[in-house]
Order: sequence, then structure tokens, then C-alpha cells
Amino acid sequence: MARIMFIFGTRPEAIKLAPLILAMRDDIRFDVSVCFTGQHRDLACAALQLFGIVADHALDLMVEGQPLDILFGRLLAETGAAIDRIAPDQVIVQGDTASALAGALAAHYRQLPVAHVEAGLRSGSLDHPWPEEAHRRMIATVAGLHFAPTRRAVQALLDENVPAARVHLTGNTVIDALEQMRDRLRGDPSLGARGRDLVAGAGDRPIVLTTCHRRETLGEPLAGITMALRAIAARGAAHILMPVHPAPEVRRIITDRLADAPGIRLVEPLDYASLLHVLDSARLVLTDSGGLQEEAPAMGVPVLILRETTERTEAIDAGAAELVGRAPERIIAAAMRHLGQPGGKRAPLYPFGTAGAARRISELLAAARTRSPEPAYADLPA
Ligand SMILES: CC(=O)N[C@@H]1[C@@H](OP(=O)(O)OP(=O)(O)OC[C@H]2O[C@@H](n3ccc(=O)[nH]c3=O)[C@H](O)[C@@H]2O)O[C@H](CO)[C@@H](O)[C@@H]1O
Repeated sequence: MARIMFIFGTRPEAIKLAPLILAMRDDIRFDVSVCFTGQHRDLACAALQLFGIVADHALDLMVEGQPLDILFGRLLAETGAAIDRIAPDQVIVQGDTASALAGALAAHYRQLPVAHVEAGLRSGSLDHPWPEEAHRRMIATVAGLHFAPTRRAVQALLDENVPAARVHLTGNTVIDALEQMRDRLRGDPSLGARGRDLVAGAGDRPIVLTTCHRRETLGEPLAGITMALRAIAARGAAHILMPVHPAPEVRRIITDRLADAPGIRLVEPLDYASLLHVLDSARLVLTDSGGLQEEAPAMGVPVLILRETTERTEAIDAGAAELVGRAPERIIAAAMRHLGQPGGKRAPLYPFGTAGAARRISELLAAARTRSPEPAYADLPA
């Protein structure tokens, strides 16, 4: 049995790792432990609970206003201590957070193998997303197994001279999470109750789901985005639903500028089931979130990306997303163009792969114990 240790701390990591943790927990080839750093304590705990996952090791590292370097130092020391307690054969991290980088580096300092889920995403700019682009590149440097969601992500790693035998095309586990939760939503009317209420409250106006929380969006860009949202709502063209991220600076700007805006409903972060219910009912998504850029195409909902660059150009090429930036005029024009089109559901698109990534990754991890695995997955998008 291979001793596998997951290290993570935020909501998107919890959602994207849940299908893999569940698949590996049910597999006798693995002995799985979960180390949760508490980077987004409440949001991530709620997501884990929804998937029925309990962390074996919960660290308590968050202090409000803590600078990134202090946070990182504590994450590195504490994830290292947790690795020493568990003595895993393999550490798994996901994506681009400070928790993922600290866990990967702590494992590397102990000469333990690191596997990186959602490897190879690159925007090409260290400033967008900041500091996540640097985190991803540094994790790639110490990882021994790279699970890339798309062919483009595979290519990005090969271009950085990562040995081809260590890079595997798997699809994105977020699609597993979404499909599993969608199945449960269909069968259990009590799930996603908050989302059902919010959708009912929108009446017959088209719903625009919007979220904004990236560090590089704060300040002037976020002020521009709020102006655009006010203008769209003022035209009576939509009911804008905005779950507000708990980061204090995000919350302050958004509530100061939008709390009294007619047609805009600011709400607390939604549980994942409610979020998916709202997304399924939405006409349009406006966001700087990475996960929503991946989920919305699979639900047939177009996305306007409120960023200057994206590492998810696959969604743009598929016609599922548009990069609009943060300038109010561009956001308003693009949103009004979409809202002016006839309603009705679009066909789902899967630029980040169909469900099955978690199963592929667990098979690759099992195979990696004995040999260098080299499977090909013809069902993934070119
Ligand atoms: C630069 C970048 O793109 N980095 C990403 C970043 O994450 P992000 O930008 O996707 O983060 P968020 O937007 O916070 O989370 C999104 C998830 O949360 C759900 N959600 C949202 C609002 C709500 O009210 N209720 C919810 O349930 C939503 O459906 C979605 O699944 O880190 C990840 C981890 O390493 C990386 O994978 C990933 O590249």
C-alpha cells in the first residue's frame, strides 16, 4: 500500500482534489491522509464537508493581514512537520496556492516525490495571476509527476524541459467534482437550497453570476469592474448575483460600491452545490476565478473573463469564454451583447476534458509505484 499525503488549504483545491481523495480512499492500493492548512478555513471546510471528507491533520495558520512571506514561512514549517508525522511515500498538491507550493517544497526538502495536479497552466505573465503564476512554475520545478489537464498544459511543461515521461494528460478534476455534485443535486432537493432560493428571487430576469477576488484585481481594476456591474444592472438587463469573497479588502471595495445598487444582489460565498445550481440557471458569468472559467463551459454558460490574461485559452478557442479585461466600457459592451441574444441553454463544452480525470490520476499514481506509466487518452480535447 502506498502512503499518499494530500496537502492543500483553499476552497478551489478542496473542490478539485475531492474526487481524487474519494477515489483513492476507496482503493486498497493506497493509504490516504489529508493535511489541510486552513488557508481559506471556512470556505474550504464547507467544500470538504459537502464531499464527506474529514482532514486527518488540520493546521491553524491564518492570521488576518498576514503578509505572504510570513504566511509562506509558517506553511513551509508546518506542512514539513506534518510530513514528518505521516511519513508518506508520495505528496500530492494541486494548482497554484501558497499551501501547494509550501507542501511541495517541504516534501522536496525531505527528498519525497511530489505529484502536481493541474500542472502546466501558464499565463506567461508573473503579474497575472500574482503570485499564482510563480507558484505554479516553482511547483513544476520540484514535482516528479505532472498531471496536466489539457494538451496545451502538457506542451507548456515540455517547453520548460520537463521530461516527457513525467508529464501526463489527464483532464481537469474539477469536471469530476462538478458531475458528482450535479448528480447529487438532481437526486436531493435539500442540496443547494440557498442557490435554489437565489434563483427563484431573480424572477424572469436573466441571471448574471459574478465573482472577483484575485489579488491583482484589487484597487483600481476592481473599482472599474464595479462601475461596469452598476451600469449593466441599471439598464434592467439582468439580475446580477455576486457571492462576495471573504478577503477583507475585496469585501470592503465591493460592499462600499455595490451594496445599494439596484439589480445587484451581494451574497455570502455559496456552498458548492448552491453555486452550481445558480451557475446552471445563469445566462452569463463575469469572473476572474479560474474554476468558474472551467465549470461554466461544461454547464453551457458563456464566460467573460475579467482579467488581462488567462492561462485557460482553451475555453476562448472553444468559443465558451471571452477575455474582456477590467475596463468598464469593454465589460459593459460584451455583457450587453450577450444579454441581447436570445436566452436558452447552450450546448456544454469540455475544453478541460470530460469527467474521469481523478480515475486517470489514481491509475497513474498506482502505476508509478512500479514503472514509468505512459498511457494515452484519446478522449481528451486536442
Ligand atoms: C489563477 C487561478 O486561476 N487559480 C485557480 C485558483 O482558484 P480560483 O480562482 O478558481 O478560486 P475561487 O474562485 O476562489 O474558487 C473557485 C471554486 O469555488 C467555487 N465557488 C465559487 C464561489 C462561491 O460562492 N462558491 C463556490 O463554491 C467555484 O465553483 C469554483 O469551483 O486556485 C486553484 C487552486 O490551486 C487553482 O486550481 C486555480 O488555477
